[in-house]
Amino acid sequence: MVQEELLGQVSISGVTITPVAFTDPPLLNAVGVHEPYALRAVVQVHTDAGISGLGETYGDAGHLQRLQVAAEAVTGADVFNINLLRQRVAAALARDTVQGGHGMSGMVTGSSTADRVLSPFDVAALDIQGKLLGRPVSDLLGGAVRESVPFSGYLFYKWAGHPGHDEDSWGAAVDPDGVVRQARRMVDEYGFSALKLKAGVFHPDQEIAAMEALREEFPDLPLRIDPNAAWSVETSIRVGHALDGVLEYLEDPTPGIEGMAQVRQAVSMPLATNMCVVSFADVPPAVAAGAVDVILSDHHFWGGLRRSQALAGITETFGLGLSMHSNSHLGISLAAMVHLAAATPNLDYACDTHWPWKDPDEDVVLPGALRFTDGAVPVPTAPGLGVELDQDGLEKLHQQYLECGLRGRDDTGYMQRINPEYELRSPRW
Ligand SMILES: O=C([O-])C(=O)C[C@H](O)[C@@H](O)C(=O)[O-]
Ligand SMILES: [Mg+2]
Repeated sequence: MVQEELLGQVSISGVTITPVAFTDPPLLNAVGVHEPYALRAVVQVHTDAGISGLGETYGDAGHLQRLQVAAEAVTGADVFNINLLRQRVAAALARDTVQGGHGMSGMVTGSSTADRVLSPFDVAALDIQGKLLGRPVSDLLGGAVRESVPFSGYLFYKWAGHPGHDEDSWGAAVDPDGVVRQARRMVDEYGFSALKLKAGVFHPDQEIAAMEALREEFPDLPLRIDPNAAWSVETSIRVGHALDGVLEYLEDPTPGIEGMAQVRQAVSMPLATNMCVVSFADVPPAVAAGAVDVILSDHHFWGGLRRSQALAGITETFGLGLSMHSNSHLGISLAAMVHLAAATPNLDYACDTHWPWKDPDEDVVLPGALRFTDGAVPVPTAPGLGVELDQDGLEKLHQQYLECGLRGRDDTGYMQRINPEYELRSPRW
């Protein structure tokens, strides 16, 4: 039954922002290696109706400062007026001078600051609206068109353990055999029906061999490779030809819209991106150049769930495919991704998730609401996001944040502390 508070405005009475750190394996990528902890921020939005909502976002110091500015700006606003929340966040950040804080270790820096900061407030507002109405967030987004959301198995080259630490349970994956071993475990444990390899780490020939080995081991699974713009146009075309018929899509082989457009003309498979199209302003030039076939949405930098639905409308209009990007995240984000994907009819591909890389004992939500079955997560049907804050888990991960000493994501700096010769280069090959 609709609660009495809905008869009038439900005002935001305050916001609690809690930075947290959770353990992360040494996952290799085009800019370095993941540090022993991934940082996130948990945003709790409180209302005068006594109902609170949850959002999750990046935990870098600069981003935390901006979240605090936004928290003050949205206090007093009606939690049903997300347009007003956005106006207030954008106005409060108009003279933003904070440095960094993008949460992506240099891989995605061009996204809109206002949209990145708005995102957890949008998610928390929808969580509150759903709790007040007794309906899941997917209903507020237009209704679920699928009962569960398929995800892809996200494979990484990795070391056996962080230097100076014990080997983790996944062990090393630094060659094609290691990648296939990792993929086999992921598919057996989670049932994923698509696989993506994070590439741009080793020479492209080694990465082509890894994809061919995956194709041999999993003849029927759609495969993707994502070197995060580590290849020149020429190398991208060479890899595209070598993997003709093997890939479902080729993700961000080379930097920039122009480079992607050149690759696009020369290869047969679709090109996907979460690097050259990361905000609404990037869409017109990318469409005009014919640079990409698939955009990976990500509600963390596209401005939350409602704005991500606007992106879905745009991709539908221009006949582009839509997929979903992920980096390291906890349960609040997984719930938000699942509701969004469930209510987005034209989400054409299994979504990315870093979930298997997270220690199952570390989270800020109580266990039980989210589970993988046959590579997919059933859409929670409880009101709001359908996940509940685990106060003990939050406190433990906040303590870990205080003690770990990390205040921003820096895959390159960590790699350089381990290997002083390491240089950041894009393209590298
Ligand atoms: O698809 C992507 O580009 C990513 O997932 C970016 C991420 O930051 C990933 O590369 C990572 O966490 O190392
Ligand atoms: Mg990518």
